Amino acid sequence: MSLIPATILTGFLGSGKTTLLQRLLTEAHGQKIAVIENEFGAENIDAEILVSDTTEQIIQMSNGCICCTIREDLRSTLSDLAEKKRRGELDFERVVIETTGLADPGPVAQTFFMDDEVAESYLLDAVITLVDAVHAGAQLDAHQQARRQVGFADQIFISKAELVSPGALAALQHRLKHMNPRAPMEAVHFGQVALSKVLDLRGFNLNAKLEIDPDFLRSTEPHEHQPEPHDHGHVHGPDCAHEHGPDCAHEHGHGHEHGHEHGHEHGHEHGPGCDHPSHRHEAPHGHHHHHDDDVQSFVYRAQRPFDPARLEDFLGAIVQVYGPNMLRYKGVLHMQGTQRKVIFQGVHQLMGSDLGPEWKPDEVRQSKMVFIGIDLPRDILVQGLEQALV
Ligand SMILES: Nc1nc2c(ncn2[C@@H]2O[C@H](COP(=O)(O)OP(=O)(O)OP(=O)(O)O)[C@@H](O)[C@H]2O)c(=O)[nH]1
Repeated sequence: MSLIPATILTGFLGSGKTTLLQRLLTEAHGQKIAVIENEFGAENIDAEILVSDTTEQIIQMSNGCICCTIREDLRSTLSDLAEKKRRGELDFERVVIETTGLADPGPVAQTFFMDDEVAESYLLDAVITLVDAVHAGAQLDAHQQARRQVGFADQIFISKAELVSPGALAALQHRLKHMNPRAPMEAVHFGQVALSKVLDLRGFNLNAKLEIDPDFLRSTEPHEHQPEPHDHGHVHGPDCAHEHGPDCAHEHGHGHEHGHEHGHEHGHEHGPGCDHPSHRHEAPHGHHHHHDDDVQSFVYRAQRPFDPARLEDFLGAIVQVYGPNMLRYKGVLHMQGTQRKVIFQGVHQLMGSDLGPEWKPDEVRQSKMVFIGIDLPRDILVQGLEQALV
């Protein structure tokens, strides 16, 4: 059986991954694509948005530590899929993996080479990175993951280019070219791009990967970390193949909800599929803080509908004050005055909403919102949202 091509879709929070994917799925007539979603936060809002208007196979992965658990989730998801395809239980021709905006694509890509079962069934076609023209400058300055996403790209698409001046766009392109000279770059408007530029790129060149990440194919041996200046102080599980390089910026604890406000220990909930006993900090206060240690998320839920005007007033005001810290927020809202779901999302001060599908008769109408940001004023947000309910 021939290898199943797989595409990794990455890009920082809000860079337009879902938009591109949605576009791709509606355009890929006659192609059967299995989509693997790995969403930040406990609520799979993206999956909800995608499922609503496509019949593609969507697989949701539970959240987990980006550096360890994800790969195990991904490994088992990929081998399950391949097995079902072999047995004729599932029919698909290719796989697209949408990573969370905070993920380092390295470990995701590694899975295709480090696991024999996966390597025998799949061919990693390309890593595609979305870059948000409006926010990329600040994101690249502040977040090593954003830089690594650019570094790993086989193809870069720049979204929201129409919102910046030609000069600013040229400066961004110049910067990206320096970071990753080999990836072709193109501005795409709301994900509008020819299928041939996204699929079957055969762009994943392992040698190039090794250049930007010398640890890319390091040991699969069980190992413990020796304390180093940059070390997190945790022990990896026996099947964790990830070795932290000297400039490692792997954030433990971003792929899941924090159990508390400050990250001196993980306090996170492992997904049901997580079998990593290894997420222990041996020296809870000893680990190094990286730039985005302060990135947190929380989920807000309500059953009472929102009053549209009050919600708009509140959100409009809050993004004026806290917008710079609000990396990403999105949700599916139960709004007074419509039988349809309202899909709401934003990045910093840019915010928008769309009407989604109708609520099904047997569906519990409730609003779910995820906020991801830096030192978010959770109490103020919750209080304001409560007051915007009918
Ligand atoms: N103006 C403009 N907005 C865009 C463009 N592409 C995407 N967007 C908007 O940007 C927002 C974020 O897009 P998504 O596709 O949800 O981004 P994402 O990368 O999937 O976000 P996360 O999954 O949260 O990381 C949405 O409101 C999109 O409509 C574009 O080319 N121009």
